[in-house]
Amino acid sequence: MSGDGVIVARDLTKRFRRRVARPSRLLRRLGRRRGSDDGTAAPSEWLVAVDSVSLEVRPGEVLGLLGPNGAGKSTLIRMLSTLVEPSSGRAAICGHDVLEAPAAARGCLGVVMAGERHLYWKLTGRENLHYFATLYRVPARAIPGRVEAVLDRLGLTARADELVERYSTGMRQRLSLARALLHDPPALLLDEPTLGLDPQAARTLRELVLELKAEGRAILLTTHYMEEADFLCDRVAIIDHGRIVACDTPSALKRRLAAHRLFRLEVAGLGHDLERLRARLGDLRLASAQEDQEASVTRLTLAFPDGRRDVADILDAVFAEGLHLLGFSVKEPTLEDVFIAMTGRALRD
Ligand SMILES: Nc1ncnc2c1ncn2[C@@H]1O[C@H](COP(=O)(O)OP(=O)(O)OP(=O)(O)O)[C@@H](O)[C@H]1O
Repeated sequence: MSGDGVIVARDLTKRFRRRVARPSRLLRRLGRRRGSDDGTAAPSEWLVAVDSVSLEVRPGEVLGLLGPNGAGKSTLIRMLSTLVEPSSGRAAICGHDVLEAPAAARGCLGVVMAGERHLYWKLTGRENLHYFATLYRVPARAIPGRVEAVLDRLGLTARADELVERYSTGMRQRLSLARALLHDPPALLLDEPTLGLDPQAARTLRELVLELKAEGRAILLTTHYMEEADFLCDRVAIIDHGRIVACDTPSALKRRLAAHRLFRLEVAGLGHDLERLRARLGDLRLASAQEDQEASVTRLTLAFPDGRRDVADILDAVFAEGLHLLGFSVKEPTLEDVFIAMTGRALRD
């Protein structure tokens, strides 16, 4: 496969055969009588979990897969990490085809899967890492040094001799990442890396992902946290029903929705003549007006239909009406807005 991607997928597709509920005995008997079913075959249908996905992650790049539950993110990660065989299409890690050279592909790859952390809870953190380093064929002489280096990097040295069952969720997640880094891979696949972590642990992990990116690793991560995608990712691929519906930088995705910018104004006093203000604003849409009796202020929300009008247009209209401006803010569209516009539904539906 061509291109300078460390992680590459071309038209990658995965179909699962899914059992459907068996019809009742009565329906089966009716079917037999009509000759349409011999009553023995277990009914099934195909579910396309990943549908012709093509992507490329370059060195030093973080690509985020953003999508709701069941969108196909984990299946895609599993195919790239050689755990699930694709139904069609190709994928390669550092040029090694996942079907033709799975061991070489795995050798270039560190993987952290969601939920299942693949750690031994009855072993200590250090013992886990020694075990996995052997499994990943790190040369025996290099193992102690590599284990100490990743423990140190992930801030686990002080607790390295405690059983993993006593670790917090955040520590287990860090140990999973330490394990993924043992063989110093140029590519990382991180499935929901901050799922279930408290805000502090999530922040530490995100900073670490940025460090790994700065070292030139190619990182593909899945998330359904918009803020995480925005903060971490150079590009975001929005995935829905197994298909990538948009892939671009977070800011370019948001620029597509410039018309979703909202302007919030706070003006002194109550009972303004909103119809006059509306007329003066012209094609600026007065989306809402709320009066706060207690504070004696009116809060106005405005939207630009074309997304291009200047902030000065609003201020001119406000001052021309003789309104006393107390506050002003702009709400840019979020990735959530982009997701809704692309898929017609909210991410957390
Ligand atoms: N082994 C399997 N057999 C049958 N169907 C499967 C299998 N694995 C996944 N699926 C189905 O494929 C679809 C995509 O699932 P997948 O786990 O990849 O989605 P996801 O985006 O990772 O969602 P989540 O965030 O909930 O993990 C779902 O409808 C799921 O039920």
